[in-house]
Amino acid sequence: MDKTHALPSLASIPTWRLAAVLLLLSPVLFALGFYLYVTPNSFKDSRRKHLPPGPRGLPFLGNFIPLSNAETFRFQAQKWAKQYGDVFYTKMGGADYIYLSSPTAVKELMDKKSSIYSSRPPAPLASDVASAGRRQLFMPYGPKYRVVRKIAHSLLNISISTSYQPIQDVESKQLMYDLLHDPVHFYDHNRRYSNSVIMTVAYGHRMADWDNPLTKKIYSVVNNLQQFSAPGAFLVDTFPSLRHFPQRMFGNWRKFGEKCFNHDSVVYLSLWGDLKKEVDQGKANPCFAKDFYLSDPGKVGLDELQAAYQTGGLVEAGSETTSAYLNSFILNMTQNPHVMRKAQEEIDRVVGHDRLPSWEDEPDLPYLRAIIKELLRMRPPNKFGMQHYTTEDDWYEGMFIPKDTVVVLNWWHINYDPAHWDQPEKFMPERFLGYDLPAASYINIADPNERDHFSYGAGRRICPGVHVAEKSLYLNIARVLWAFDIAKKIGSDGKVVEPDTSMVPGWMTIPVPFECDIRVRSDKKKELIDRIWVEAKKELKE
Ligand code: HEM
Repeated sequence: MDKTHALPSLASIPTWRLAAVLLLLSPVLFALGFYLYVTPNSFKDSRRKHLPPGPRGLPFLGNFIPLSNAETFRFQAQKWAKQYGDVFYTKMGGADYIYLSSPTAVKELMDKKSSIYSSRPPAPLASDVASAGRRQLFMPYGPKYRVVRKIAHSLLNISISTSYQPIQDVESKQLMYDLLHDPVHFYDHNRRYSNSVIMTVAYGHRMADWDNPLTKKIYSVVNNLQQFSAPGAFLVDTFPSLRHFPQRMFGNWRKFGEKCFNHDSVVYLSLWGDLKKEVDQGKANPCFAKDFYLSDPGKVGLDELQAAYQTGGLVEAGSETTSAYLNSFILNMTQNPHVMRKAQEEIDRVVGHDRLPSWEDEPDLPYLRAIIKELLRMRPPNKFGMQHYTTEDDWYEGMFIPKDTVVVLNWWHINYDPAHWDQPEKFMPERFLGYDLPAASYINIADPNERDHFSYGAGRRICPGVHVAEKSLYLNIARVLWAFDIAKKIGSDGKVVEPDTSMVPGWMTIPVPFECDIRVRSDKKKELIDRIWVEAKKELKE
């Protein structure tokens, strides 16, 4: 058959019909052109043929779908690490994502080459609009970041952190009292404790009451953060180039970000403004914000908004993280009574029954220390792994790691690697017996395979609050175990009520509120907790 007669020649198609087809195809052609223009590929850069191995994604979306599901991502990250190895590559939209899934890879890249692995990915919503570029957590690496990092370090380094111990001690005494008299609301008592410690350190004001409107405001800021920072929650942070298109095509992200910023900045600016007034009137308590204000943040190039976010940002970074672990601890005790008994035996032997556990007891409580490490191993603080961002091209074991890659610390694999941890799904503090150093010391350990866990991050972005956090976890967990028995609740029908083990939707691994039974272990301990709190209150002059 003569094929020339089978297909009409282009010239024979009427122009109006061609125009109609082109019009119909134009959005697709435009999207394709745009994608090829913004997306790096191996035609443009042949080194990309040496990217690490990884799963094939969908056109345009890459691996967006599995990577943005907060509730299943961790299983996917574990599966891919097993399939593709220590360093694997995925694509989220047009962006390169490389996952570091072994302690060695993290050490070699995030720690040893921290000068090029310490930025954060662009985030038009989370960083630019909702935080006006002022949140340290999202700030790209550069001169401004180095200034704010130095300030956070000066407030939270090990020797200054030790000076906060009296604050943690008194807040912990209130926590014991609250748990004794109102055990049902343990979840919020833990949140009050965590918030009050950081509020006292940062602004010089304790939060004696969970219903304090200021505490609520700060937690509403944290709630906003939880919503806009989850990968995939808003497409624009996955495909930053979408910021140039009308926002209504992408969930009105800008409007949402502005709403968060208008809310959060008012909270932080009013806290900062009140503090400044107190200092000017000679009424401010000793605290970080007072010293910071007197040092004149403008001298190091920080504006009012940055100063307000610097102080407020510490409160948000330190509040819900700490309380999430205190509540995870309670949850784990309901499920592992044998662990609770073993820890109580240790505490009773070392501390006795006539006084609360103190700071000095810590070196003699290895099983308790192991419980804290196991809590952090099992629940790293977010559901996706920690994102850093490269500022230069690099090579690792023959694999190309381009500049502008999101490099993820895959703690869901490292902390759960069955080659390293026996039965990783089980809560087994015993695995950490012999790990005698605090978490902060393991961060810098020479052999990365000897590190306890990776839940405080890595490299230059490592959590600056690690000393404060570890002290809070130690003191409260020791005291709760000394004072109380924790068990599953028995319902009015006599049946056991299984606690809800799921996590709050969003970015972080916060347990949802759950029910349990918390009872004081003896009348003697009850009297002691009451007496100690009365004495502490006298000192606080409340
Ligand atoms: C158990 C509680 C805590 C955990 C598990 C935790 C964990 C983390 C992690 C994983 C990071 C990111 C590290 C990285 O990018 O590699 C981080 C950053 C940060 N944390 Fe913590 N944190 C906790 C408590 C605190 C506390 C109590 C404070 C302050 C008082 C704090 C302040 C910060 C700040 C300011 C950052 C931002 C660091 C930066 O990007 O430069 N954290 N934290």
